[in-house]
Amino acid sequence: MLCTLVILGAVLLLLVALFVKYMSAHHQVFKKLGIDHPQPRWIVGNFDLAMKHGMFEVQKVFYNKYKEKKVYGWFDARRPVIVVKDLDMVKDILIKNFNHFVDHYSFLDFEPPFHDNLLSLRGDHWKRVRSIISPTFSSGRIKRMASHVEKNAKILLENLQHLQETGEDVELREISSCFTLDVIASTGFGLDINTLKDPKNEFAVEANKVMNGNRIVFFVVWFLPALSGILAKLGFHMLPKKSMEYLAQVIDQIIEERKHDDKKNKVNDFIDLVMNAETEAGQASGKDLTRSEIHSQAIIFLFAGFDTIATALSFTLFHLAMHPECCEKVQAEVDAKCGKDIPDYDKVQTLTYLDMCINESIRLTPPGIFISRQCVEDIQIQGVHFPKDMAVIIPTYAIQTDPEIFPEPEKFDPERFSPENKVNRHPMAFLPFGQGPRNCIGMRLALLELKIALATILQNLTPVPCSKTVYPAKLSKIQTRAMDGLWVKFQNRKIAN
Ligand code: HEM
Repeated sequence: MLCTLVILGAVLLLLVALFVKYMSAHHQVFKKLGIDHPQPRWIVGNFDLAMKHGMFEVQKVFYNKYKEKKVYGWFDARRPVIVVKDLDMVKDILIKNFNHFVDHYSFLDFEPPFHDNLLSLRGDHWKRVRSIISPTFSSGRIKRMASHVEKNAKILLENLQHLQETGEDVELREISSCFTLDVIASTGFGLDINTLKDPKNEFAVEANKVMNGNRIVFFVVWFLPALSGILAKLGFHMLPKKSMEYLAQVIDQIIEERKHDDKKNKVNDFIDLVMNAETEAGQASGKDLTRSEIHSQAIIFLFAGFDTIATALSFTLFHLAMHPECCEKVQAEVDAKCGKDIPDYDKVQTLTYLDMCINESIRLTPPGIFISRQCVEDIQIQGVHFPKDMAVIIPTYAIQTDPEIFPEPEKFDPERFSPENKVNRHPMAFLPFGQGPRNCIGMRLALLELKIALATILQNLTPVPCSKTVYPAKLSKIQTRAMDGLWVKFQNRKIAN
């Protein structure tokens, strides 16, 4: 018995030692590369620091600690990452030497129907899908999608007008999320839903389940990606299987209905636009999308376009509520350019001050707080060696709040984005949508959504602080959210004037 216990104990010790060795296997890599870095812990790498400071603050802490350095090292659990601070080097990575950094850094391999999503595709597969999808996001196509956005902005306004009439305080994040989901359902899945009035509609429920995912499985897989296959076989998925299947089914159903519908190609949503890219001949030649690729892109638009736009919309409205002088300026511009007409695609292109306010908001709280790349081939840039497979991170938030680039960085000052101020800055100093061939494909659609929603609201209502307002907003440690919410109330402009 004692002997068995001793053997079991020894095996256990050996397993623990092997695990610790595995988790610390790369700890010497930055020493070899001559790159400074915070000391990693045995198993968690630098995760403890991220937890201690929060995901926003931790970027600033080490960006400032290594102030004089072009790069510093970081351990994302066991994975070493080079954090690039120098803006010329950022340009080299995102644009000049893009072919060496073509992939996003990703530790996750998703299962179908999300397997082929643009954000995580690699190398030639990414190039092929991106080149097929890109025309879908051209100005002309986006213009055709604008009617969906206008319709949902009107619904958002009606809901806010109702809340104004009843005198209720409004949490901007929640209401922005509903609007964003309605736009995605409409532009991405061909569905008309009104999540504010009917939060329990099937699409909203399943989409929310997908977006929340299974956080425990996500955390385990982030920590040890090697476990993802085993967990999936045991029935533990990062993204709930049934909800994913529901989304794929919705897409299939719409595609099949439209194939037999005379009105096909007139809805001007994403499915309409990619349906033409699904011919058998096209697939054989590699020029068209497979059905699995269509599923994955529709679902990535849900992921990529939901949280990001909800963040940008809610924070911009919040800042305008806290800065009445800026809000009045936007309203004067909207009145001058749109009058009482619906702020449509063409009109919102002329709203330059609104554009400056949106930029200033996503500078302060970028919906994507960093940009990632993976080095696909060894390269030396400005004296720093980037080995093949090395993950690279560009700390957007820290760069955009660096006082040497943006003086008094915590101040909301849209004038930073006036044409004359913009030209004096480094082109890589403001990266909310990334840069280069792998930048955000949805940028034009995102800005259109934001401008139409904001102009429609501000044409009729004025956001002002309320008793629940906490300003400045304190950011959550783990997500792009305000810890106490973004509370305001709305005043009717017609009455106020
Ligand atoms: C305010 C809103 C948004 C922000 C701030 C944002 C930001 C970003 C950023 C920072 C990236 C990475 C860029 C890079 O690596 O250089 C990205 C990629 C991406 N975004 Fe957005 N995004 C927004 C809205 C959207 C929308 C509405 C869609 C789609 C409908 C979208 C689809 C994508 C996709 C598919 C990628 C991956 C592109 C690729 O890997 O080729 N995004 N976005």
